[in-house]
Parts: sequence; structure tokens; C-alpha cells
Amino acid sequence: MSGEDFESLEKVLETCVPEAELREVRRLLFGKQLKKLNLPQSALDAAEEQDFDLKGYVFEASPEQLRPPRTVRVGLIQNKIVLPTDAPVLEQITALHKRVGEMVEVAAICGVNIVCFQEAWTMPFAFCTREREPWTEFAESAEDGLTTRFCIQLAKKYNMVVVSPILERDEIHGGTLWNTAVVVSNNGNVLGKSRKNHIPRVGDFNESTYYMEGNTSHPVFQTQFGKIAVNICYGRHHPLNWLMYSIHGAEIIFNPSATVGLLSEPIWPIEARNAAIANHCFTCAINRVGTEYFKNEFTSGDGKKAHHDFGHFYGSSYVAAPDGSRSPGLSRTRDGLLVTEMDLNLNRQVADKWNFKMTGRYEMYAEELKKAIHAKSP
Ligand SMILES: NC(=O)NCCC(=O)O
Repeated sequence: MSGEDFESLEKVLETCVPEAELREVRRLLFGKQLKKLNLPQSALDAAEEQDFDLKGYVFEASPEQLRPPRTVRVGLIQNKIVLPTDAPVLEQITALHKRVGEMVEVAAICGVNIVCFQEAWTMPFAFCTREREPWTEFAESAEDGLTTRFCIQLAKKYNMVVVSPILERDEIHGGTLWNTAVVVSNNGNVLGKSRKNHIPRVGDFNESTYYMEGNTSHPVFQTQFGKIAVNICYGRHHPLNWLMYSIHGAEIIFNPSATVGLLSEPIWPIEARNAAIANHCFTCAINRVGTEYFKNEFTSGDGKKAHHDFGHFYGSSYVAAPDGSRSPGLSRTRDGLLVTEMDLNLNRQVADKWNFKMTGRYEMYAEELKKAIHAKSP
């Protein structure tokens, strides 16, 4: 039941837990109950017509005397690939631009200010194969590639910050490949890029065949709607990676991902949520959906029989807040747009209550880490 036939944990709870207990079950599992966001009927109709899950929630903060609310609407998009993996490269990219572009239009109707797509959103997650061609052809310049130009158009048209995780080819540094998120401001300027710091070597995630650990450290981007950072996929298993984005001031950390049920599904709801709690910020976890079939079978040196797919990418994108509350996840099986309205004042309110930033012994950790890393063997 771990594949396409299981819609979501939330659905099972709704169907199977009696109404009287459901509230308490939700409180224990998801934290403070969130209000549903009132989404325009035209957006709901468009989502139904275009066959994707559309959900909206509000994270509220307490009113303050000196600061007005800092309300921002964030959209997360999860999707299947559109064409088979052996369709011509440009056709695959164009089909994904079209699909995701339509979903961004609905995000705009919902008033979204910042949208983030899934990891390597313009391509199938083909790194399992270890083949170079045609997959390296999906790589593009972060500054002025086809996809960045497309995102610039979206940003300008909808006055929206766009976070676009792609396979990057860095033409001015030997044509090297990177797993990169490009951040485009709402007026259409490329604000910068953030490269994936941690490259998986687990199961079929053979990404180290294609690119190396990122060299952009932990950039934080000041946008009109708040300070944002991008911790790409496998970086979510590294608490210090989250910490560094937060230390540099990130108020919202996106985690665009590609991960499959049998590997990571039980830890998915915990990691980004824990990072939001530990770092007094909002985190947004996004995962792709569906099963992607590759013509040539592959192995990964783990004794498994040669196979043609990774297994099921389980979607379940969600947003977590610094007070430990989280939104329900999107579907495990369908494309989806999750719209959350968050008051960024909540970050400081929770920080003032729990004081993790104040009680953290960063200097001590830094010194001990340095000593431990440089320790000589006896
Ligand atoms: N894309 C990626 O880094 N996946 C690795 C598997 C995981 O982190 O769940």
C-alpha cells in the first residue's frame, strides 16, 4: 500500500478517526489547528479542471504593539513529469514549463507572493541511471538559461518571487554541473543561486556521478516579502545545514526535494518540522510525485535486481512553523499547490518564548567541533 494507492495520512485520519477524537489526534500530530485559507472559487475550479490538489492554510501570530503583521503568502508546487523520460529533451522541458506555469497562474489567483518548485523540476530525476546522455542535456545556465528566462517572465507577470531548483551548467567554470536553486525576485531580477551542499550516496540516489557538493555556502536572499534560503533535498538530514541558513537570518527555508517512499517517508514529516522548531523559522518541504520509468534498467551496488524506476515519489509537501504547528500535507499521489499565509512575526515571538538562539552555545560548539574535526588519532 506504499505506492499510488494510498492518498494521504490525513485522509485516513479523517475517514477512520471519530469526529470527537479527531481534533485531539490532529493537535498531537500536527500542533495548533490552522485556519483554512479562503481560496477564490476561480482557483478551486481551475485546480479541479487541471486535476491538481489545492489546499490553503493560515499560520497566525499574536498582534504586537510596535510591529504590524508581516503577512506573506507562500506557494509550494509538487508535480509529476509530464512526458515519458525518453521523449526529446526540449519537449520534456517545455511540457513541464507549461504544466507548472498553469499552476503558478492559479497560485497568482490565490495571492501567492513567493512560489517554490520541486528539486530539478525541469526533468525526470534521472540520476539513478548514472547515464550521462541525455540527462546532462537538461542542465542550463542559472543566470540566463531557458528555465530562468521562463521564471523571470512568471515573476514579472505575477509580481512573485520564484524559487527554481534546476540542474545547472556553469559555463564560465568549465561547464560543470551543479544541483542549484535559482532565486528570482518579484521584479524579475536574478537575486542569486544556492547550490546543494550535501549530495546523497544512498540507494538509487547516485547523484555524485553528476555533480559535486555545492560551493555557495548558506546564502540568504532578501526579498520584498522576507528573507529566504534554500536547503536542497538531502540537506534536510543535516541539522547544521538548516542552522547555518537560520544563523544568516533566513525567515523561511525552502527544502525542494525528490525522495521515495521506501527510503524516507517515515522521516519526511519530522525533519523539516524539527528544523522549523529548532531554528525559529518557517520551513517548506516539497517532494515530487509519481513513478518515473527509465528505458535502460540500472543497479546501485546494493544487491537489488536491475530495475527501471526509483519507486514512488510520495509528494506530501507541507509547511512547518516555528511553534511546531504544521500544515496538512498535499496528496501522496497527485500534483498539487499548497498555499500558506504566514505572519513572519511568529518567528520572533517564538524565539522570545523559547530562546533557542539565546541559549544555544554556538561558540562552544564551534570550538569543540573544530577540535574534534582536527583531532589526531592516538
Ligand atoms: N534528491 C535527494 O537528495 N534525495 C536523497 C534521498 C533523501 O534525502 O530522501
